[in-house]
Amino acid sequence: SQCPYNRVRSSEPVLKINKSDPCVATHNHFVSWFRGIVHKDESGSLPNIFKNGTIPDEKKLTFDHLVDYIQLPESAPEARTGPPPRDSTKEPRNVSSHEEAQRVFEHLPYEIDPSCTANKSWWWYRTYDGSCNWLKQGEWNEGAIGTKRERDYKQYAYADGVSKPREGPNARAVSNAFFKRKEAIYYEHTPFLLGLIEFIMHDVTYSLDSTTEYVEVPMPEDEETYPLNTTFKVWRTAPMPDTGTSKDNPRENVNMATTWLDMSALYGSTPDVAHALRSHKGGKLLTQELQARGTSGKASYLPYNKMNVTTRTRPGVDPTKLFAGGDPRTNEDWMMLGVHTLFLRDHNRVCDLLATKHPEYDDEQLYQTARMVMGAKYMMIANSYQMAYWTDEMPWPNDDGFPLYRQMLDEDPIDISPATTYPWPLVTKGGKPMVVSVEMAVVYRFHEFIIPSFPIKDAGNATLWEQDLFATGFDSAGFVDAGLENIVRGMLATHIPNFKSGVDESFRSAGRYRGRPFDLATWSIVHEREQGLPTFNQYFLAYNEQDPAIEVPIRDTFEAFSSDPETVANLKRLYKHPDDVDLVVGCQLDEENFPGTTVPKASLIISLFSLFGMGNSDRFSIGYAMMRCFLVDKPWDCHPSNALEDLIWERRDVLGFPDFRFLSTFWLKEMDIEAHGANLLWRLITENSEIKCVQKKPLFPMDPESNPVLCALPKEPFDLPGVVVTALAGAKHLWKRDATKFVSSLVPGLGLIGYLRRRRRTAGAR
Ligand code: HEM
Repeated sequence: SQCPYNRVRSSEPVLKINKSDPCVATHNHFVSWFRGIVHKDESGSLPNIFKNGTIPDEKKLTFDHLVDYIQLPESAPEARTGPPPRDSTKEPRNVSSHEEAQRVFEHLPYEIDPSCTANKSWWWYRTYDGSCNWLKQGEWNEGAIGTKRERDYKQYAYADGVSKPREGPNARAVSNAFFKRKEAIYYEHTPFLLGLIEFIMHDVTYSLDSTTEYVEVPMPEDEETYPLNTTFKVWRTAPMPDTGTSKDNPRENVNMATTWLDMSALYGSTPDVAHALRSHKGGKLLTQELQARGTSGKASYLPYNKMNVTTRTRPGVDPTKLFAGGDPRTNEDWMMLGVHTLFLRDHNRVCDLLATKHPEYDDEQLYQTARMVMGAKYMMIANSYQMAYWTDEMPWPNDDGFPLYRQMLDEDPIDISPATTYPWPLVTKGGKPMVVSVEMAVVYRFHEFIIPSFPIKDAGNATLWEQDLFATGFDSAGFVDAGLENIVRGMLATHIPNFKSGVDESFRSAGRYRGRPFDLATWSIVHEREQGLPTFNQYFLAYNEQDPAIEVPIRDTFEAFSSDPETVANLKRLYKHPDDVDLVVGCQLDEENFPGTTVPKASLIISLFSLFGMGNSDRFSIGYAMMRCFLVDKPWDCHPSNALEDLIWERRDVLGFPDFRFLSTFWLKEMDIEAHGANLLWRLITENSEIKCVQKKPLFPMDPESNPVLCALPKEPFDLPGVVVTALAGAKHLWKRDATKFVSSLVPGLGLIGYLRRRRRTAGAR
């Protein structure tokens, strides 16, 4: 089968492979899409790259075929002021990091900050703390850890205009009225989405609790679960130092994660945490190798927190006995831990691939480049997450993740395509990149997805036990005992509630969570008010003033919030005026979906729409990397500006064009570019666990017709000639770089050859 990734259909999610039923052969969607873009480009800039100004309309074209259609100019472009070509026969002259940066960023419409160019690793790779992603002079700290969260429309609704929480009805009474789990629950996705989106949120936003200020919420009279003398103690969010001093300097909130989609939940948002999580060997992250129940061998799990990175815990659980991850909430539940562990394994797998392809890379290069490959894959995964909400009514081409933007913008929305260069003005706000806002960090709490329990399933798909989800909090030993595979199988075999289902009582009336009475919904309402967020009508008035294509009607009456008479009665009982209704409450009650999606309009605008903007504000986005040497440079004069571009724009030997580079088939396949990332989740699971049969779209429950189970076929037999070719390439490089190192590298190399010969002999004797 030509179906990507050597897989076949199975009727059952078990390891029974029916070889006679291969999945449907696919073609390279990226090449088809790109052909269309070239065809449509009236500026001539893309057509001029190809012979006859076009890419032939042949179904089976691959990335490698594209290179054959390139129309080379008559001679190589004149040498630029920057670094000379690497393969140049002349001795490379010493070029400073600053000079090189000036050259590769000369297309940026602003001056770049010298503090980012002093050291090449600060602009060539992602920094740990998220700084220097945005390079503009004086603004290099945008999106970094420890910076203030933006406000979508500069609204500060504090009671005193400075820092006092906005007034509102008792937050638990509001939770009881509007956030209780509904009788009719809407199901759509698998809990894999729950773990994934929770991981994504932890990646981009982390509100630190204040240690001195809190809001007390007494139980309302209609309380049915907690004793009436119970009080919730909600710690306010830590403010940005030196803010909240006057109306001109209102209280701001600090984000203690990098805002970028950079997997900081895996790698850490500070150099200290990041270094503590690294093995410093082969670019890999630290792991512990364990054999979980029902598996055939040892596999990687997150290390226990012996290195003492900041980790949230619950009373009685020693944080050094929990897993160490990039984010303090790493141990919050097993859903997220399942996804986190798969990413951990994938990072280390990518390091192995990189080491084979680039034997010249040292630990630092392997780690930083793998981090960027992972970031690229993860962005495409985040894309497929948002695409999991499109319906058949989505009016725009919907395989590239851009329909939301096309929906929102009036002018020629069809022209909005992933063929853009960095920075893309459409996703900047006030001339700056889009980052997590206070509104997003509160409204994007999709806690309705939480389920009370899920099955732990063995390799034969039998349920070992039903696992209470609440009980999985801060229990790493239990995670290991249950085993990643058995947990992930359970996550793929069941479903979660969708919007409008209410928050499960196990987390809304949680008894004691981390030692205290707790209600996830009350916490959101209090945070909205203590952070001085606008109410629902205030927010959407400001939003509608931007003249968006999709408006959100202002609710002039309580009836306008809901068609349910009981809900309206509750609104009237709790609020004095429709303008007072809290933002999260209005979003929760929204009955109209964003056109072409299954997400309520108000929530989507503040959540998914913003997430898209953030992803595309990121200098290291895969989209910009893919377009670098089509739109900024040309393939015959291609100068990457970061390690990701350097990897995917591979050097090719073209006489007279020493800077000729073209897209690397190997890395584009690794990133699943040919299918716009649609297979990455399936691969994340099958390539990093013993689970080999997974539904094609793991965010949706299995369906024999629309979402069949696909099984990975066993690996190809050992490719000895391939290994020898790669080893020779590596040896040639080492010899060129350092002859002494080359000789010392031969010693383990000879050992390897001896081992292989022994292996062949033993295999022959069997
Ligand atoms: C079992 C699953 C989950 C658990 C146990 C959980 C638990 C929590 C807790 C305890 C908080 C802190 C509340 C506070 O201090 O105000 C929180 C915050 C948050 N949660 Fe969840 N959550 C889960 C799933 C999700 C999902 C699926 C999303 C999806 C979008 C999400 C998004 C958020 C966001 C955005 C915040 C605020 C983060 C911040 O600003 O620091 N959570 N969650």
